[in-house]
Amino acid sequence: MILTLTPNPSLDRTVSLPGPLQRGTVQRLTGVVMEPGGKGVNVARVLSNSGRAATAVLPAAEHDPILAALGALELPGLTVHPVLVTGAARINTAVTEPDGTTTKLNELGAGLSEQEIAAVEHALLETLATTPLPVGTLPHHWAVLSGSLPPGVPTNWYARLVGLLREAAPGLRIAVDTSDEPLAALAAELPDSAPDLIKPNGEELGQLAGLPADRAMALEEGAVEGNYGPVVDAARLLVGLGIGAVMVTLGPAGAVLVTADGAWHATAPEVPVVSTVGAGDSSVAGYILADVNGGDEAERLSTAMAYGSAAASLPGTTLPTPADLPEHPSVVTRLS
Ligand SMILES: O=P(O)(O)OC[C@@]1(O)O[C@H](CO)[C@@H](O)[C@@H]1O
Repeated sequence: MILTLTPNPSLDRTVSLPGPLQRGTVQRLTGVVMEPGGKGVNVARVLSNSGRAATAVLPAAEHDPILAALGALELPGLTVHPVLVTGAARINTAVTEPDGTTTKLNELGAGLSEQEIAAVEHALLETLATTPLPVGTLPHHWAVLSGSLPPGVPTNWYARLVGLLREAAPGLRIAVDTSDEPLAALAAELPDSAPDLIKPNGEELGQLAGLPADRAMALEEGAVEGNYGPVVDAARLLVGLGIGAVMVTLGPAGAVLVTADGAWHATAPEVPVVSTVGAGDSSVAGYILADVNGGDEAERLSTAMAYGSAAASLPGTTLPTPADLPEHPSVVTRLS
């Protein structure tokens, strides 16, 4: 079973420009696409695109347009488990330029009340309770907690959920993909809050590892020049605090995966970049797909890169199917 939670889902409106964005002018759009999104929703969509059953838990209002949009996708493997709340999903806007530059303008989202937060927690645990999880056997079961937290939700909610999920389902693998305060709050409660997978970028990794801002920024710059040592050291600190796998996305420099068993680098497959929206979510889905198929670290990393690059080559929040994967996969090298 693969379960995703998206506390702050969105309808993603992607508008395409004929040329570079010119601030302060009127520009005519060449295209507008609207798709159901939010990070956990995207992960579940990629998994079901690839033939894996996935359940997406998300708060949604009565007659919420996101539910109709998800239904219209007609994905056979996707089960949507909405938790009834007052506020409808936000609308997030992405502006894409012909060179692939993507600017995201994300709303804060409708707030959740204490009762609504409790209802989402209940839905998550109930979904788990209705699926028995064999421990230590393939395929692995995953819960993916993804995206920002809407107003009203305590910043340490993901940390709390990791604890609740571990208690409810020993053996379940947990991925947390978030940023800013919720990510810092997760780090503050390690090792109790330790997930099996996180996917920071270079700067986030530096912040998590407690590096000063200039050294955190320098991690990604160093990686572009082929210097992965500082990235591996910072990720190792987090693995030492109980996180199973740290997959660091480094843009054009590819990605580094660090686990207790070693460190690997994967190059970024060469694809024409159209819209990077959903690329990170697709890489999380790729990692999980390889994991449930019994893949080792190198396969998990290269599958993550393949799905992430495929997403970047597609418009808006269009998410990849196996047919969209790049012809030439990443080159994976063991670093240590
Ligand atoms: O505001 P958040 O929750 O951090 O991110 C939301 C979002 O930008 O993430 C997805 C792409 O990763 C989009 O579908 C969605 O609009």
